[in-house]
Amino acid sequence: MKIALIQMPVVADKKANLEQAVSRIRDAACQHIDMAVLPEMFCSPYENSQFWHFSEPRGGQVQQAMSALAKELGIYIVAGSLPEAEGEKLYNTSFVYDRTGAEIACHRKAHLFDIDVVGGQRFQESETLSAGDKATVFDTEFGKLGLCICFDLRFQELAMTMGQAGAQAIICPAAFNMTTGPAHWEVMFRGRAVDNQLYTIGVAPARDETASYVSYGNSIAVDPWGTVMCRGGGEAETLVATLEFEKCSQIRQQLPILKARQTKLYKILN
Ligand SMILES: O=C(O)CCC(=O)C(=O)O
Repeated sequence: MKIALIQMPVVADKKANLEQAVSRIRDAACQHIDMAVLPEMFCSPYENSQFWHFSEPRGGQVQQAMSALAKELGIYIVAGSLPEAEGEKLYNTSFVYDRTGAEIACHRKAHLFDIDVVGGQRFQESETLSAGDKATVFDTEFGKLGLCICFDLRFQELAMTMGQAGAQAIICPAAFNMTTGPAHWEVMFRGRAVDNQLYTIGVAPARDETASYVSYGNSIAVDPWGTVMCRGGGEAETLVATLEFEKCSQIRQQLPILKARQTKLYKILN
């Protein structure tokens, strides 16, 4: 499966962001990709004060545009994430479209990003967003893929749940920052890949030093052996990686850690 990681700039203009996403996906499609992945909050500044303003309900304009583009180009699109409004609640939601434009998956970020690092990044998503309540795995002709959003990937329990449900890759629209990005981004994508013996794909907005929340960028694809296949910098760019899913079963056979688990030892103490 050939996958494009669209590390795009995100500005405070929904229409401009949508045009940017469409044009970059069109360009990537010239490389005969099967799937394009956009960043977390690709249509909205990553700011609590902006999420309602940039939100849309189920079936909104951005979702319609992504569905139409998937159908036109005959590819899968993981439409990063956007603020999804439902009644009085807002969710950080990722929608997935298949080659016919049908919505085949939708993941609401389940772990809200509430952190306060002394001398570094503070963000409290729970001031505006509500949490999703399920793990998400969807089918493609290549096999099953897992889907989560940014902070969700810090939770090995969720990654393991997706792996156990058959995911051979975890697709993760994300937006780390200049505090946690340099410290944890690569190690996390590599860790989840090695622990679960699957591919991990992280796609982030390009870095904008003038934004109130500065994205680390560094979109990344890691194989099930933990090798970094490609990794961006801070600039806008599109990376393309080819995933060979038989590698997951080969590695699982040769290094059978998933089978060797001693589940009776792993009681979680709340
Ligand atoms: O986990 C992190 O350090 C960053 C998470 C994040 O930026 C997010 O969930 O949006």
